Amino acid sequence: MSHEAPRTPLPIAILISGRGSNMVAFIEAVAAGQLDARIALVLSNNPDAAGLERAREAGIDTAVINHRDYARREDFDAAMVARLRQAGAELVILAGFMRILTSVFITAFRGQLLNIHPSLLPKYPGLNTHQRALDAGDSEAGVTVHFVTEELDGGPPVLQARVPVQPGDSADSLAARVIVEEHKIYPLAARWFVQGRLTLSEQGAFLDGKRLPDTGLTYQPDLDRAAT
Ligand SMILES: Nc1nc2c(c(=O)[nH]1)N[C@@H](CN(C=O)c1ccc(C(=O)N[C@@H](CCC(=O)O)C(=O)O)cc1)CN2
Ligand SMILES: NCC(=O)N[C@@H]1O[C@H](COP(=O)([O-])[O-])[C@@H](O)[C@H]1O
Repeated sequence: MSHEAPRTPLPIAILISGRGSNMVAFIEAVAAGQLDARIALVLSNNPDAAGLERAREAGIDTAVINHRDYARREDFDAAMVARLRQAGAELVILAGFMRILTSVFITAFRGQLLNIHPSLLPKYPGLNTHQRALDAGDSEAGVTVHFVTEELDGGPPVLQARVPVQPGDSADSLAARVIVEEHKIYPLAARWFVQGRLTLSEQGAFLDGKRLPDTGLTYQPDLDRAAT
């Protein structure tokens, strides 16, 4: 008879600013038993974020902290940190969260803070990434999951997925292809963190004690089995 104590799912918080499809991918991964976590809170800076209603429909606690209510970014960040501490979040997932965070937030959650960015970093940090890739004539685009640091979209990459740019692509058609890959790689990277296998140090991002490549691992369908 096993006397192992039942594992307590890691409490995580998801920050959104919009529709929340990556948040839904996390809800589905938890429900499918693919992510041993509990979504303790969905937090948005945007009271009109469509993802808030999707979270509520799933029975998940939600909160809105509107950045427009704060004169200073640091005060906005401190309010979010306090709410996340109240929720007991041990991993913070930025999922289409559209505010640049200050060191107030980064310091509070360093090494426990991931983001998904719709480009093959280090290419195209910032906004409007797919149009920039198209304007540059790139043959492929993609998405990166990375640890979050003070440097905007400059934190150590964990995992990337690549998609081909097709003739006639618009930013919207490219985004529609990339988002499918986002929903695969973000819960997978979070799974590695929840398993205690993914860590951040001053030397970079590590998986199973091995330093990840500067652009992270490249997603392949069998990657999870290969990496486990
Ligand atoms: N310190 C950091 N903060 C954030 C990071 C990060 O890596 N370090 N990642 C971003 C997510 N992101 C891209 O992946 C991103 C989000 C927002 C912006 C931005 O320019 N925001 C503007 C407002 C834009 C708007 O409201 O539409 C701003 O904050 O003034 C750039 C990149 C999350 N934060
Ligand atoms: N700079 C951050 C950024 O642009 N993130 C991007 O916002 C979208 C959010 O979609 P979602 O709300 O459906 O998850 C995603 O494509 C994500 O990569």
